[in-house]
Amino acid sequence: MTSAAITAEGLRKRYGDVQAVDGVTFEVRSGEFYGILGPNGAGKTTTLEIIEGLREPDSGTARMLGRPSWPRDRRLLRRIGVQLQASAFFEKLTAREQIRTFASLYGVPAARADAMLETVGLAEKAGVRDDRLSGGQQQRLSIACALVHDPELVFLDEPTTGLDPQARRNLWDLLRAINAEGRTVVLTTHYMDEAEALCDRVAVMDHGKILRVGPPAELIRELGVASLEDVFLQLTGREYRE
Ligand SMILES: Nc1ncnc2c1ncn2[C@@H]1O[C@H](COP(=O)(O)OP(=O)(O)OP(=O)(O)O)[C@@H](O)[C@H]1O
Repeated sequence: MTSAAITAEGLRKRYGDVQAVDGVTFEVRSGEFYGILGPNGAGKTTTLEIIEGLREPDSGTARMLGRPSWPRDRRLLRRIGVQLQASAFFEKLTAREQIRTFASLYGVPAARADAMLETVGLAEKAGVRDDRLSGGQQQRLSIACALVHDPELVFLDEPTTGLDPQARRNLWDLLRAINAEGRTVVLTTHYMDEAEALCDRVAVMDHGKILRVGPPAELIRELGVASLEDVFLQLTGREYRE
């Protein structure tokens, strides 16, 4: 039996009048590549923040790697990687300084940080300041920073938004490699082709609820449509576009 990397049961979170998360239950298996899809405001980020232990739910429980997400558990932090947006970088550091700073927070040797830069194809840019890297290079740096302490479970929030097609493909290869090493990957994305190409299973969310979960090919077959884009349209009644 495969163990669960994440379990979420009956999660609810309200901000004022907005019921952002409205009874979310799902499980991510260990080693799985799992996608959370939904239009803007569907509740994806709030759900992930609850699971990551960054936000307390109003009700329900979340567990990562067999331990409760809340209250925040320092032992879990070492075992998970959360990709931060490039805007969360320390200011005016080179790529190498940036990742070495993250590494030192975890007591990881600088050599391992440099090796991570190599893994994401940024060795040549090690001496370049982060604000002078291209969008794709910044995304790869943020993923490298999330992986530097060798986490078992990795959260990526729209990792390829704003990248050109070639940079997206390169990043897909990197994400596949991360998963092939045995890491569990949880991804939110605005691109249906990306979810179809990468995810073992996807959960489609809207209005704070999960509407459907399954492997992309199975959802496409079940609903009798041509693509995941059509699945999304049929379930949410909306185009998956900003
Ligand atoms: N800190 C907050 N305070 C008040 N309302 C919030 C807060 N965070 C999110 N919301 C609201 O909760 C709802 C769900 O937001 P959330 O960011 O979880 O959705 P999302 O699916 O991640 O959207 P996106 O794709 O745009 O990132 C939205 O209506 C949003 O405006």
